[in-house]
Amino acid sequence: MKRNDYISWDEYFMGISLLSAQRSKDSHTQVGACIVSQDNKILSVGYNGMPTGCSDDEMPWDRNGEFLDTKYPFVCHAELNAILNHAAGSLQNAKIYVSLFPCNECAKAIIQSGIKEVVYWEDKYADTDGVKASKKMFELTGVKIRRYIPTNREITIRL
Ligand SMILES: O=c1[nH]c(=O)n([C@H]2C[C@H](O)[C@@H](COP(=O)(O)O)O2)cc1CO
Ligand SMILES: [Zn+2]
Repeated sequence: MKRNDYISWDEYFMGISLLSAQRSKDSHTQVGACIVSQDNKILSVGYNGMPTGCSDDEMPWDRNGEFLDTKYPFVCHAELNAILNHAAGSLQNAKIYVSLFPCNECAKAIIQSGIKEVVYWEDKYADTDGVKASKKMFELTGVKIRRYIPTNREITIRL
């Protein structure tokens, strides 16, 4: 008999996005992204982190202070990492599952790479101009945005 308590596609891909976020060294905000083809094949994953070669131990992780003493000019966002990690092939018509609504810089990369749907978990920076700009660009370009509706399913993975 067919098992029927299997996880849905949305739970699967958002779960992978949340698991990827656990790799982040950012103590304030961990972000994960999972890019999926139209027919539900995983194309790429990413999380927010310092550029390759910039040591996590030497780069700043602060949120406040002189700009160059904070993480902001350096950290590579989860969505951009996922897009850039997809070394070969096209992301045309793909979907991206993200744990945080994309900023305007990531929105541009999402649009330019051909991704057509954004499924997000959290939108904690909805009031910022960056996120407002993202929403404007997504609307103008017809990129669908959809909030993931939590199912409250709990999955324990003992590692
Ligand atoms: O879309 C995003 N994707 C993403 O990876 N990030 C990362 C950059 C930073 O490491 C962190 C945001 O830091 P904070 O919440 O402390 O300002 O999340 C932030 C956003 C939205 O701002
Ligand atoms: Zn971003």
